[in-house]
Amino acid sequence: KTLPNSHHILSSFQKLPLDGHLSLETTNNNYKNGHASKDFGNIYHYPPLAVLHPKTVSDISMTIKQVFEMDSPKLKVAARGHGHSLQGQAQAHQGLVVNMESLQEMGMVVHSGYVDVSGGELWINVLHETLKHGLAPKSWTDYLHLSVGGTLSNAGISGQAFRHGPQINNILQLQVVTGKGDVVTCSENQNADLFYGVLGGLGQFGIITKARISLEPAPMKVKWIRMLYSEFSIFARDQEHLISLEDTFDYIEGFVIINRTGILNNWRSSFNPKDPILATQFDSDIGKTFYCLEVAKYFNPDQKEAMNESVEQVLSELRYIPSTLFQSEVSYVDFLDRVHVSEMKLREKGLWEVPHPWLNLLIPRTRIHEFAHQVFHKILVDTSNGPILIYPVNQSRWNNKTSLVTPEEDVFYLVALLSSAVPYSRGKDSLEYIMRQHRRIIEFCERTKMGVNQYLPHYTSREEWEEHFGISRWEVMVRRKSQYDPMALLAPGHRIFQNPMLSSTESCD
Ligand SMILES: Cc1cc2nc3c(=O)[nH]c(=O)nc-3n(C[C@H](O)[C@H](O)[C@H](O)COP(=O)(O)OP(=O)(O)OC[C@H]3O[C@@H](n4cnc5c(N)ncnc54)[C@H](O)[C@@H]3O)c2cc1C
Ligand SMILES: Cc1ccn(-c2ncnc3[nH]cnc23)c1
Repeated sequence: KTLPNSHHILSSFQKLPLDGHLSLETTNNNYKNGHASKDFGNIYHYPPLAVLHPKTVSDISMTIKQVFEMDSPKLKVAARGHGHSLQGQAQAHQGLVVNMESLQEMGMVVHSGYVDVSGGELWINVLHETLKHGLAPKSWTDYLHLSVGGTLSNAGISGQAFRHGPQINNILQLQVVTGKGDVVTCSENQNADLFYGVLGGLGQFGIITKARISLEPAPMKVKWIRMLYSEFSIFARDQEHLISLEDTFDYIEGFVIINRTGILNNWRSSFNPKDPILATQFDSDIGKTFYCLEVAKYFNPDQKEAMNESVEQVLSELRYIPSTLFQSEVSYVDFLDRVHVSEMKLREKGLWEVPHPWLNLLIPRTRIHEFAHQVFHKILVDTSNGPILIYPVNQSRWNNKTSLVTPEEDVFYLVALLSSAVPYSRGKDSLEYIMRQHRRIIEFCERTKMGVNQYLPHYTSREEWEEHFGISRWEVMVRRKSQYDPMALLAPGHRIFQNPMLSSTESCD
């Protein structure tokens, strides 16, 4: 059911001298528009009234100015990058979705130390374009088919973050269209308050139309190593030791394997085992929990010998189960695009376009052992519905001026429960069962006052959002919202600010 007088609302847009175009969301959604009421989470589906396909930044600015000056009802506006949100964060129910992938006016311009890209550009395209110049961004996400604006609205965290911080720490400048339709260039030295607000700002203060991303020389090859631990305390000690070293690996992550039958068979197929005989000793350990340390070392062919020596040296200090050390050498692109391989396999089995109830938590170092014991040994019974990542990062590499909320401690862990639900199933793979387990984990963290923050946060009430940000950060969020998006038009899918902060008559500056 569309809004009353929706055609009247839309006709005012059709008069705008747009370079791009506006497509009306009709009741019989065609694929393109239906796209805008779906996301990767496949849990929330809010159809918009219309989708803007901007060709230029001025298309976005003109359209937001038109909405800003409208009498009620105010249309909400959601920028949509690649739509890989989990709980409807890029949707706008009966509002306007801005399809950022249409914004191609500027292309990509690679300089010696940075690249300028559109906010709607995908990281996989940034990688291929910068590699032509022997360069690449320093900080990634595990999966590259995500948009620059989408990951910068969250943080962009992966195994390079212990050294370089998240993606939001590697941005030199942004161009943003605010909730008033103003086009603003910002950086740490120019409109810094907007710059830091937008980074990790969940799309609340403006639409990122351009980003200047810091680059480093790109390696050609990656030595990709995995090893198993059966004791969490030894696993965590080694991970924290590695992130404390200056010269160590270039990527440090980890994941939990609970009660996976035939763990070594999968294990063996993906890596050529160093010692196949001993590797079989674990088949009898079905029902145990293993912790996999996953590291990678970048190198170029002429550095291979020195790289191997340095890797052997660092590995000799670690206390993994010797026979489970597996390593392989791949190209830099194949390493960075590794999750795309899982995507292709899951798509073949019809298991990609399924509900994804994900839970991502940032946990203080001093509480991680208590968390691991309760969650990996009591609440969760297996990891059959998706990977569980766990790895520590150094707070010192994270700029605390951004909108991202992190635990107070100098080292904190990302734990990512990346579950896929099997549609129409009733058992352990069902959406209900998985969400119940995630609620039990959240309740455990709250009950024990663990100081945990959600990453890619999802809340449904203002009180929960105030709790998430904490008093001082919440005051900054409210001030920024009233300054940059006073009619609360932007990114309604997060449900942080449900109604206008100021009446339309009050001054916004
Ligand atoms: C398979 C998979 C793997 C992932 N791996 C990681 C990972 O390793 N590390 C990590 O940190 N995250 C990871 N994520 C989460 C990912 O960072 C977020 O889901 C991100 O929002 C996806 O980007 P997107 O372009 O699809 O965003 P969308 O879903 O399109 O948008 C996300 C939010 O940002 C807003 N937004 C989008 N574009 C803009 C813009 N240009 N300006 C302002 N606001 C905008 C939207 O309104 C929405 O609120 C993963 C997600 C998936 C599906
Ligand atoms: C839905 C899915 C399938 C594989 N994955 C992932 N695998 C490994 N690391 C990841 N990081 C984020 N998603 C990941 C996510």
